[in-house]
Amino acid sequence: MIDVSGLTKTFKNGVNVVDGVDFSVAPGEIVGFLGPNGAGKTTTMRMLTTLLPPTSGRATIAGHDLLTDPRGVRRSIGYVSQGGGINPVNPLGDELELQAMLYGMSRAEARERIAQTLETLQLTGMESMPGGALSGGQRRRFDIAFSLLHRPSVLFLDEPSTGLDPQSRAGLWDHIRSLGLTVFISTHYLEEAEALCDRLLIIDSGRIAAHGSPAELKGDRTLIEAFMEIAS
Ligand SMILES: Nc1ncnc2c1ncn2[C@@H]1O[C@H](COP(=O)(O)OP(=O)(O)OP(=O)(O)O)[C@@H](O)[C@H]1O
Repeated sequence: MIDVSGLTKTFKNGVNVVDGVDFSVAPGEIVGFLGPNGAGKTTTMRMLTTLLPPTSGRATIAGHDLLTDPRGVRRSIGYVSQGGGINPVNPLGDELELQAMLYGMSRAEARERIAQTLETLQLTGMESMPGGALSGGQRRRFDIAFSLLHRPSVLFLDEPSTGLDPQSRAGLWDHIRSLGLTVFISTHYLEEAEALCDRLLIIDSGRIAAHGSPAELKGDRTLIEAFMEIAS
């Protein structure tokens, strides 16, 4: 579903922030993207979601080539950025409807799709609230709702659970798993990544330092010990 080869980003200062990254994500897999601050996670996500042009390398996402078919990529993916993007003032229902109609849906289609999406994420009944009135956990679920309106097959989530309390984090992960989509998710919460991801990729200084199932990466250590050794 995601195939990445030699993906590189060099900013003007000449540093390869992402340095020849190769990996694949199979359909339906939930892959956790781990790494220390500044390792290159967000830069990689921004390239794979067409927001930042790579310096070199290739990727296909849901069969669409990142370089030659960015519109196809955008149609196939949902993306929740690190800070999210919910308008704090307007009613959430209005904002969802606007976004769905920007995807080309009629008002009736938009309302039906919004109702289904909110139901999936257990947000039904909150449409009249402004974004600013939501709790952190509700806001992150609404961020995901916005990213699902066009029924993407791949979801990119950049640190979606940061700042949430443990219960809200657990609830958010349950929702993410229940979607049944291919998910590429960055996080600093290693216990959650271990419990909920099928596979993990660890990036360090722009390079994939290790990859495998949580059990493969751990060996006979804890995941935190393994992470500290791998990403030194
Ligand atoms: N536009 C830019 N110009 C120059 N350097 C940049 C730019 N954007 C990011 N960087 C640098 O690239 C490196 C990787 O940043 P990135 O945000 O991808 O890391 P990250 O792994 O997502 O970190 P975090 O876990 O803190 O979110 C950092 O050193 C950052 O300062």
